[in-house]
Amino acid sequence: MSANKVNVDLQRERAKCDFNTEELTNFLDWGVKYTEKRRNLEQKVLSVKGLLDDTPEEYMSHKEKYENSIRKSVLFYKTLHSMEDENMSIDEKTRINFRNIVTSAVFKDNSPLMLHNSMFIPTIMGQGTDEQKAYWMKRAKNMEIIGTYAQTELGHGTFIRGLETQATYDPDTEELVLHSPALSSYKWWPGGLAHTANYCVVMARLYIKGKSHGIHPFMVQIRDEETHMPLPGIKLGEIGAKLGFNTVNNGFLGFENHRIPRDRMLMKNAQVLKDGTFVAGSNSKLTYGTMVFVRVIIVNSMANMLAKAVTIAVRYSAIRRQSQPKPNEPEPQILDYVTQQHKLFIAIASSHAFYINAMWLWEIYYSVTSQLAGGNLDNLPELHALACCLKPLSTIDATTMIEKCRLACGGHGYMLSANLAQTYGLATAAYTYEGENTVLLLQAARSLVKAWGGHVKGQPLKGTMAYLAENPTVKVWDGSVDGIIQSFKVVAIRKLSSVVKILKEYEKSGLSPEDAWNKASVFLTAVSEAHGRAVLLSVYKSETDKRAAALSPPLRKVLLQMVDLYVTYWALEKVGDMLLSYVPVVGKRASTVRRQFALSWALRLDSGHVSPIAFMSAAAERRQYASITERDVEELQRRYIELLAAIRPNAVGLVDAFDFRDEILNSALGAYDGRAYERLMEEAMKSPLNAEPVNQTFHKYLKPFMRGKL
Ligand SMILES: CCC/C=C/C(=O)SCCNC(=O)CCNC(=O)[C@H](O)C(C)(C)COP(=O)([O-])OP(=O)([O-])OC[C@H]1O[C@@H](n2cnc3c(N)ncnc32)[C@H](O)[C@@H]1OP(=O)([O-])[O-]
Ligand SMILES: Cc1cc2nc3c(=O)[nH]c(=O)nc-3n(C[C@H](O)[C@H](O)[C@H](O)COP(=O)(O)OP(=O)(O)OC[C@H]3O[C@@H](n4cnc5c(N)ncnc54)[C@H](O)[C@@H]3O)c2cc1C
Repeated sequence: MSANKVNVDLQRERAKCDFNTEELTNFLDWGVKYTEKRRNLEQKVLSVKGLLDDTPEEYMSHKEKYENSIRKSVLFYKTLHSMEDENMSIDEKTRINFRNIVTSAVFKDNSPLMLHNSMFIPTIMGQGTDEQKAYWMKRAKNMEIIGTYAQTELGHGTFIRGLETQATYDPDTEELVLHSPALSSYKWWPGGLAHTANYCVVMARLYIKGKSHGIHPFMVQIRDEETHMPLPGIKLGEIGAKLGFNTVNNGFLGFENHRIPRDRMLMKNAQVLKDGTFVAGSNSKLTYGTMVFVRVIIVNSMANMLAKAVTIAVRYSAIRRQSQPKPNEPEPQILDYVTQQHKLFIAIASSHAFYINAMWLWEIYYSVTSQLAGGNLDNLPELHALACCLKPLSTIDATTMIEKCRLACGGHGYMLSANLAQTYGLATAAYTYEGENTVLLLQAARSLVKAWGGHVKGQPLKGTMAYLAENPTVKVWDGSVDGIIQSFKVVAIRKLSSVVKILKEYEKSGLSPEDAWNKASVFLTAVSEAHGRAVLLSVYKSETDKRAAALSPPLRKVLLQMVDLYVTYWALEKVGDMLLSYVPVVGKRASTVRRQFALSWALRLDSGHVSPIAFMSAAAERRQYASITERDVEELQRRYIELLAAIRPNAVGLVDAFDFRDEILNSALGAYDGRAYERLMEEAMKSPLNAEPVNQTFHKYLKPFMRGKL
């Protein structure tokens, strides 16, 4: 890109940046080697003719969008396959793919083949015997067959044990009979299921001799390999238009006594022998393995989506000028408004935090799956609990912040050509899929409450839950990054011990454990959030510290500023929790004080109005009991504003370092050269309505209407 074509404001921003953006790119990619591999892959894919749309997807009909995305998917996957290195380990491949979002250049939405790679293949790998893997992987990897993962039904998504699709073993023919007994048992949602896949892994309830043996995965051919017609006994279709994912070809599937051979059950964990004997696996939850894998990957995917959105919003904010706060001076760049910095810089920091947490979580995942392969299941519950915390928190934050990025671009952010609305559509889907967020937070709470129960009985706490055994007594608030992270841990301990108490009280009052759980569930999700926040913050800080030592001083400084910003932002967001966490909870009097104190703060912060009595009494007691004061909060606020100011000169450099090519951003507002207005106009001219000066509806309707003849 020649420098003179770049918007002058962006040129100035880039000149101001005081660290090496390439060094940050390498840091985010986990090494120069991975930056090179990623760029190489992008270059190869983007040089394929016909992969990028001339007509924007939004002007196509539903059917055209699908057909176009299939055409592109074929070109896309052919290119990817030509680059595959068979000798690479899964770990290596995943690392390379962590920051590879070249698909965004090809599909503003997503590919109908995405489930083939993201869930079909991982399920064969995780649930198949060696023999099954050898057979199916060869076909799946070469894409001789195209598959998807069919679990959710019309009636049940969350409650897997409630799935109704039946797989009944017939020992006479050594076949399994798949059947959908009711409309609610129809599979509903799987990507690519409607018209794309010819095979799928179906999660169904196994019956042998009238007895249910739980939910298991079955490899089912759904379409003829030659004609692509649905096989007899198989009803297939598309579920219709959605908020996003409109090119993903999500489908429905029903069975009418459809027979498959016995060996189509994926039998790594549990087996059905020829005579109908059922052999259970070591843990029935191993069947849920693909979901754990995808939840882990989602954290990284949220980092990418957020990085994409904030790159668009920061570049646009650097070229957009609006208002005139000082007479006779030029209109400022909107990026100079501190409120704008407040909207955007946290998105950069959050993206860093998610990349770092995602890689950390991936390493745990990789290590636990190796242990599982050796029959050691000890660390599976911890991995499950972690994924159930970090998947929801990363999707909640990314969704909120992507929407903020869109709003930060004013009216132009609302244009589809900005590509922020579609990015939001993709991110918010992850709030629901792969385990609805509330449901996952409650799963994590289940693990936390269980761990607490063990701890109270003297059992040691392991891994990321080990800190729960620490004594949460008041420490003096020092406002340091480590001090704040520590207080987040104290918050989690307090919330956990409190909810356990509440659960006991509810049960004592006569509620069943299930009803007590439901009644306490708002607090339970708050416990998981508190634990998840403590993990996100401390991993972000400790991993950055660890890796920053090898970096140049300017980059190290910027990265630590981002950590500081992230920690300070969350301390302010959760200031009520911070106050609560620093008041001792011993004795009746103290808990009264704690309530008054929290109340007085809540009143001050939420409405600006303070009940004088509550506040005075709390203030008097505060000296005695609390370590965080009004002044500490003001300090935090000032520090936060100073951090925004310190980060401001590097803002464009920080988003440039995400290293997204223009094709990948796919946005009129976010391109490297900052020619947003020209691009908005170019994109507007692609509207089919602009192809003719007068639309036929004028003569047909408007004119007669205006002349009173209609
Ligand atoms: C690209 C987009 C594609 C999208 C695709 C999709 O969405 S695909 C569709 C995606 N769909 C979804 O994601 C559906 C979301 N729903 C679910 O995942 C499950 O139904 C559930 C986890 C909510 C409950 O399951 P349940 O009622 O069977 O279980 P329970 O609550 O009775 O707990 C029993 C014990 O099991 C433990 N345990 C549970 N899971 C795991 C695990 N994975 N690993 C290890 N352990 C696990 C749990 O901790 C507990 O342990 P404890 O305390 O006894 O020691
Ligand atoms: C874009 C997209 C793609 C998808 N792709 C696939 C796919 O490829 N394959 C596939 O099999 N599935 C897929 N799904 C389905 C997805 O996994 C489910 O929608 C998801 O697991 C949520 O389940 P549900 O729809 O049954 O929600 P529900 O469980 O009905 O949730 C509705 C509400 O009830 C609440 N709720 C439910 N249970 C509880 C509880 N125990 N405690 C408290 N609150 C509760 C939830 O919090 C939520 O607020 C996809 C979904 C989407 C949106």
